[in-house]
Amino acid sequence: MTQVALVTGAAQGLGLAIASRLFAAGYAVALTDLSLAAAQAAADRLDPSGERCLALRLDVSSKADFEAALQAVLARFGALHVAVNSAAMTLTTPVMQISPEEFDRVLSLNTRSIFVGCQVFGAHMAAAGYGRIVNMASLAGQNGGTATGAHYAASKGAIVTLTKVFAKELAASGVTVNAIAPGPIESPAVRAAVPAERMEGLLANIPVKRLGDADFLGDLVVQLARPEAYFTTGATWDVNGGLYMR
Ligand SMILES: NC(=O)c1ccc[n+]([C@@H]2O[C@H](COP(=O)([O-])OP(=O)(O)OC[C@H]3O[C@@H](n4cnc5c(N)ncnc54)[C@H](O)[C@@H]3O)[C@@H](O)[C@H]2O)c1
Ligand SMILES: CC(C)C1=CC=C(C(=O)O)[C@@H](O)[C@H]1O
Repeated sequence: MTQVALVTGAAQGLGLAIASRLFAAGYAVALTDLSLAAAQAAADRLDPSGERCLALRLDVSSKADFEAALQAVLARFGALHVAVNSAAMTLTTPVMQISPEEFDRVLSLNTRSIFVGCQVFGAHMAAAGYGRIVNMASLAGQNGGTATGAHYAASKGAIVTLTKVFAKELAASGVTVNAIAPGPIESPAVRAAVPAERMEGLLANIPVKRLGDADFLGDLVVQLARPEAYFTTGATWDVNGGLYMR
């Protein structure tokens, strides 16, 4: 049976790279994003035949959208084995200038969405007796962030904790839950956040002196999604060029 994966925030950036590597590994993939048109364009590029890709609108701030997306995937592909919670917003407001409203907005989008995604997909996978969930955290959640805002860093730190909680809850049901904590990855978001004149300074600060590779993150997801990966759960996988060594 074809393995089936769903990725949130899959229209661009790391979510798209992850969806692409899952597709290359043979998965049927639901590419979901806030904009159906953007998700559809990405799905069309990946799989012009439309046989193994499905584009869906999934606003991760809506539990109803998660539930509807799950049902759409089951209707189309008959199963859901892998869910990747990648969508997030990255804000860089200095900590003393963040309003309570902006703080709530970032926590709600970045963290509550992971909580809801793990609940909705986790419940289905637990009932099916098998599943793999991967949550996108960040180096910022481990070291407090530098270029990114305090709300972003806090939202990503909470994802590491939520990943452990859901991993414990779902372990006996055959469902693993892991997180990936990237440092700066070659991506549109980093290029937008770091002007060319500041890139040299960023690279000088990274021990390996390079940005990370989004396709590698996709390949890491493919590995964590394998049935043989049953013994890693509740873990946070660091991919940060040595920026955070524990
Ligand atoms: N790029 C990096 O270097 C880096 C580093 C560490 C962690 N991350 C994490 O990786 C993930 C992807 O980052 P990226 O750099 O590709 O970001 P990005 O901004 O390029 O892509 C984010 C995607 O999420 C979508 N999205 C935004 N709000 C949404 C919503 N409410 N519902 C559904 N989709 C929504 C966007 O439309 C977009 O397609 C994020 O969780 C980010 O925090 C990225
Ligand atoms: C601002 C840029 C260098 C950057 C750093 C760290 C990230 C993270 O999530 O840890 C990125 O999202 C990214 O934009």
